[in-house]
Amino acid sequence: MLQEVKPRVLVSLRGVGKTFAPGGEALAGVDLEVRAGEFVSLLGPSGCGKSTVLRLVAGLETASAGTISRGFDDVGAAVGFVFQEPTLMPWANVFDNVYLPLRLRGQTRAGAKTPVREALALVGLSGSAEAFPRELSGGMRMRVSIARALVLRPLLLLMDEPFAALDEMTRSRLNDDLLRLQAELGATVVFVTHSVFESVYLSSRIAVMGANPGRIIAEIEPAGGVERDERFRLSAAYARCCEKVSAALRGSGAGEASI
Ligand SMILES: Nc1ncnc2c1ncn2[C@@H]1O[C@H](COP(=O)(O)OP(=O)(O)OP(=O)(O)O)[C@@H](O)[C@H]1O
Repeated sequence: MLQEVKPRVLVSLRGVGKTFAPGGEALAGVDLEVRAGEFVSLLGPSGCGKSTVLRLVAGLETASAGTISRGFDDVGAAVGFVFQEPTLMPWANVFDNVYLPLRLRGQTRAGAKTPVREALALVGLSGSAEAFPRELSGGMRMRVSIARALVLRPLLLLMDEPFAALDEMTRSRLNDDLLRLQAELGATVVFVTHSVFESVYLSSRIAVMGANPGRIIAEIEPAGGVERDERFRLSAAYARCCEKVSAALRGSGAGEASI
């Protein structure tokens, strides 16, 4: 009998807990596995520990309980991190902002030209290398931040509410761009969001989290194999998925305001 060959596991969390202060458990018993090529969203009410999970995966925090194993050795090279704020250096132009991770790894500016240009092309900013952050729109600044995360061609892209501060239209456009990028690069993404709609649109799997203590209460795979486009946003399948995820989220103790 033919056995299904599953993509390799990039990150695995087993029974992970995190305590910041005595008596205050931010996370407890978190089990999560991320395989190559997946787009996994972490969705849940404010304070349930989504960012903490991401920071643990990135090695920016250490777990207080349980184990985290990674399918790679050099976390700095294998993981790209995109924060809610673009966190660009205001005194440096777009090229130099995207060059930063290469500079930190000892790459010369001349040697970095090709990877920086390729990263800018991926996010549609080829013509803006000389611009300064203050000259860019919010959406363009976020694209620069994504290019900076992609310049080392990470195996795993971690994104912490990257589009939350953007207007609805820019957000949808960046959602589509992100899916295109993921397909082009074969990237694996773990994405934190408060938005049911965004998580259903983007994800191959949604880990719905509950609070007090932070934990994963449901994993939902929205409409697999369906093309993500405007038709999907208007489809009954999308509406059904959003309803299912919202119901799971209500079970997490999140009020409607958080959905
Ligand atoms: N460095 C820290 N020191 C102390 N407590 C922390 C620290 N980081 C996070 N926490 C606490 O851990 C809990 C989870 O925080 P976290 O930021 O991971 O939640 P979140 O789900 O990402 O929240 P939000 O959606 O509001 O960004 C919160 O109670 C928070 O106050």
